[in-house]
Amino acid sequence: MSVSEPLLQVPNLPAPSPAPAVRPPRILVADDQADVLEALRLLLKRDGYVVVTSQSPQGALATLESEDVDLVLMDLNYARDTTSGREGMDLLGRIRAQDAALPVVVMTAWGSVEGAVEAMRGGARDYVQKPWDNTRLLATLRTQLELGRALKRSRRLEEENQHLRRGQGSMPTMVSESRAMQPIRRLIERVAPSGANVLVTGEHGTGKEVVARLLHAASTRADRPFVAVNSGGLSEGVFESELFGHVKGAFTDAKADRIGCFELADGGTLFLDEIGNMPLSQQAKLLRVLQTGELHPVGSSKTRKVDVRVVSATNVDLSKAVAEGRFREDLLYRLNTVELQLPALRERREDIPLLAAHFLSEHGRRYGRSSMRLSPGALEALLAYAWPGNVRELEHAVERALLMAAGDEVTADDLLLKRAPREGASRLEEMTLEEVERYLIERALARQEGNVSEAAKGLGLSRSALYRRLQHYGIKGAR
Ligand SMILES: Nc1ncnc2c1ncn2[C@@H]1O[C@H](COP(=O)(O)OP(=O)(O)OP(=O)(O)O)[C@@H](O)[C@H]1O
Repeated sequence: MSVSEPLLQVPNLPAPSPAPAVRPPRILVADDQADVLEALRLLLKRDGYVVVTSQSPQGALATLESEDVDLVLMDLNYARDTTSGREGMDLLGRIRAQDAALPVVVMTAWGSVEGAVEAMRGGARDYVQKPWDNTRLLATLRTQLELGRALKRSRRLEEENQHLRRGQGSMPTMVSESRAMQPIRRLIERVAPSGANVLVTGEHGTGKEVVARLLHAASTRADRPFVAVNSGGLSEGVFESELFGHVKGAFTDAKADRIGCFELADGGTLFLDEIGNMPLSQQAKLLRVLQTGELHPVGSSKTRKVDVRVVSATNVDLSKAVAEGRFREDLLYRLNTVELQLPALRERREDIPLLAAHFLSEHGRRYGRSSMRLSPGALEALLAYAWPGNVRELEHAVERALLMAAGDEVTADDLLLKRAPREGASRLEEMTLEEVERYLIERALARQEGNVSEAAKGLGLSRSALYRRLQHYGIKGAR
């Protein structure tokens, strides 16, 4: 039996859009002397930087609150008219507290080495002495900007890695030979390159995330991140921080800046799973970002622009949810530019043998059991079963059977489906007490992947009592 062709053919993809223009670095220069500010502004501007200036520590902090700055160049002997002489160090401390990754270069008075040393201890990356040497100053700033960029990049990569661990990159396999899946295949091929927002609906385990990954992999965004988030399962407190990020200190546990899923997916695709379970308050916040393409990390007043394609998924009937006031209609229209409805597995039984063969070969390779086959009886059992958990349940059943099978053939017994009737509850009445007991034991074992201790716990039996029953019923595959 062959596994269906895994790759989605998308001919003539449009050429990828050109890389965005590089933004010139922005430097905040803070000094209380207007002539110094002007001289530095001209020097830095000539070298290609965007310069913002501030004559007071408060002004410098306010600028950092509202603008994205790549480096701060600040006078350490800041307020020569005030008594403490500590304003420069205080400002340095507050900048570091706001953003520890932001490079700060201090300017000290000529010969004031102690001041420079103290500033370096306080977190400054480098110092220059006044009056400065233009060439040295520019070289120092270039170095620190590069280091700052590298630091930011590595922090971003770390966060991306956390989100992308779940198999990014390769084209996912979608077995879909059945007649019911043909319109879905065609629609995916047509809309993938368009970048349109897509809503994927269908029961649990029907492959909604597989479709989302395919849409991404076949789009011009494929070399940018695919970020998946369970958007229906986030508590009120976590939602904004997860999606939009937060800045250090935004709340008690915010020990460092965090990049949200929207920014992580910038240029790529954001997969919002379980969208139908999102509370109305969160829907309003999501809608705002989708309408404007702009967001604020929690605790920051700075606006950030994002370019994200949203693919969302749900097993909830959203039109009904709209009618009942549980889902915003305007949000639905943002999400469902195209809607893809995945049929349940029981509505595409032709795919069952192909899917089973696919999972047998996938998991067989993983467990070093590549030579496994399905017996005709096993295939029959697979085809007769109702699959309430759809493809995911089929995958688990095949994986489990692969581990339980004694020889090179997976039998119907190994699948533990025999006693799982199509309509479990209604058939119970027709069973004998022994049949019910056997059925419950098989289900408990299946749930615990054959682990007798765990299954016994679930059934309220001792391990030995369960073993006795396993023997009595001739149930195999327990461990
Ligand atoms: N057509 C398919 N071909 C191959 N594998 C599939 C297919 N459909 C689903 N799968 C596999 O089945 C499992 C469940 O799929 P997926 O997570 O995409 O379902 P889902 O509809 O998003 O589920 P849920 O609603 O519970 O989030 C995954 O391991 C996936 O790889």
